[in-house]
Amino acid sequence: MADQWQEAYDFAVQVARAAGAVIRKAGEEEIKVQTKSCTVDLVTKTDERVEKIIIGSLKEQFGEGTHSFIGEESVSKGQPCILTDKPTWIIDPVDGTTNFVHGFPFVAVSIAFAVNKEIEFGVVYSCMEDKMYKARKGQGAFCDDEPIQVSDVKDIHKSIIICEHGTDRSPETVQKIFSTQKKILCIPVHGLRGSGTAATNMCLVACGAVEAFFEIGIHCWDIAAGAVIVREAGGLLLDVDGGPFDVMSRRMVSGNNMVIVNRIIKEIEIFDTVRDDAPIVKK
Ligand SMILES: O=P([O-])([O-])O[C@@H]1[C@@H](O)[C@H](O)[C@@H](O)[C@H](O)[C@@H]1O
Ligand SMILES: [Mg+2]
Repeated sequence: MADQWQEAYDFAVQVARAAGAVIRKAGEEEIKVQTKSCTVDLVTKTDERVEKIIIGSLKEQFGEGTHSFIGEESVSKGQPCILTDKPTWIIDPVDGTTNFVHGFPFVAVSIAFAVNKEIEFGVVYSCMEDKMYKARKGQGAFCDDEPIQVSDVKDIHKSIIICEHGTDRSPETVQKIFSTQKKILCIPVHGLRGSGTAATNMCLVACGAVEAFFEIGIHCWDIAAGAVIVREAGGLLLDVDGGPFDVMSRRMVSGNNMVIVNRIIKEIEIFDTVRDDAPIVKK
């Protein structure tokens, strides 16, 4: 049977690379910053413009109405965030917006494609580094067309773990984040790191640069592409409570093997988040 998603996979790589070029160019000009859910949840005209370019290119290529779209900036403007069985693009046009605003050189375009709620392929273009990560279910994971695979480290004491602080600055949440980080650091591990973009963090797991990345508070568009890249690089994903990974749950642990992932899960202090697909409560 003809491979029906190869063309979409190849096209997604082209679109991600073109979107990255727009981001790099915009980064050379003055960036007007706005905020979304709170004062540290930043958004720029570039986020919105790049999402329009990506979705417009995909609609032009595959036709209006045939596919569904979940885009970070469309959802923040009220579009539904429901993953159905329909072929669905899950898009973060600028992952690492705060980095982009500050000129901190880790900014990624993240494009995932799901069918029947299964992520078929994912593309993460780290545009300041000019690194193209991609993976298709059953076909391996790549960085700039070179195969990548997770680290073979099994000893937590010889690991680097990525954790992020997110945008929730409530004292009780920050306390849980820091308490978790303190427990992990004092295992001890070799180090804690964070690039500021979940998509890039997952690619760092996939290429073996770190052993695990976990976060509570991310969104489906941050992690959908990285999830298939980690899995195809030989890694795994779980919920932060050890249950099955759920791309809409706003929490996950990604890692190189079950030993490391389970050790990290033991230390995570969980705090509540609202699912991406939760019904929108009218204010
Ligand atoms: O908002 P954005 O730059 O697309 O996505 C970012 C995530 O990739 C990161 O993991 C998280 O810690 C940040 O708070 C932010 O949500
Ligand atoms: Mg993001």
